[in-house]
Amino acid sequence: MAHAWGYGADNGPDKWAKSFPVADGPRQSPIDVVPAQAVFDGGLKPLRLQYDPSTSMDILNNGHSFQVTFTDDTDSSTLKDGPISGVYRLKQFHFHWGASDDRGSEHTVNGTKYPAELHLVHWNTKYPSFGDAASKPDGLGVVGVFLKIGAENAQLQKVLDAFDAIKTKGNQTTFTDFDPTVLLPGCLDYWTYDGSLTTPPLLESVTWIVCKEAISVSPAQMARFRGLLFSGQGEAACCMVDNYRPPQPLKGRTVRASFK
Ligand SMILES: NS(=O)(=O)c1c2ccccc2cc2ccccc12
Ligand SMILES: [Zn+2]
Repeated sequence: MAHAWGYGADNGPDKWAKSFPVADGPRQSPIDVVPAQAVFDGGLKPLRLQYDPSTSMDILNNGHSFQVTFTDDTDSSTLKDGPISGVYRLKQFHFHWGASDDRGSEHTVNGTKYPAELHLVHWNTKYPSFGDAASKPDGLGVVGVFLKIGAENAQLQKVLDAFDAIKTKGNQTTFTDFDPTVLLPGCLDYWTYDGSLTTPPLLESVTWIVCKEAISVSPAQMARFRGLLFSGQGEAACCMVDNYRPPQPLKGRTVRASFK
């Protein structure tokens, strides 16, 4: 697979190990979180997420998901405390979702899948750049938030309203003055473990921070996610759905909880 990885039968998660052997590594993500087996750690600090809306730049369909990208040349939008030390800068956020409401999240809880999952990607400023950090065991911090079916999420709608401009792979448009704090749940209790990117190159450089509380999304909003395309303009339309990697073996890792 010459880096043409995807989520289809021929290039999906069970094929990735051929081009990316780390797919079978010791700290792969996502995982199934089993709350009863998580270890409460009173030393874990509350998450400190401080985002400046003026750092949001654009929204892009990258052919695997869509992402909102932030300027990361200063410490304006950061993740501090929680399970990490130092300052991590926000780089982008993106989502994973399913073709139907019974699946779509990457992490699961007691085997339960959510219809979608938000990932806020941050990089450790002890390293000179995102690209450098991505290859270090403590280089990245990703905050995961589950989406559950319920009331319309007015804050999420601001993101969905940009979809007409990014329907196909490679399309991008400006997306300014957006504060991702509005996408966070009210309670920031979390589970944390050492893991990886959930897409190739599957680098084992992510401290995962998975929020216990989900945010809401309406069925109509989920339909908007499913209106995006994996395919580019002029190509046979392929709906962007089921862009999630299933849970991977824990391989002896401990999942810690910030709450009892
Ligand atoms: N699903 S993911 O958060 O692992 C992820 C990234 C994680 C860390 C750094 C960069 C990432 C880029 C991604 C691009 C598309 C989908 C997931 C991505
Ligand atoms: Zn992700």
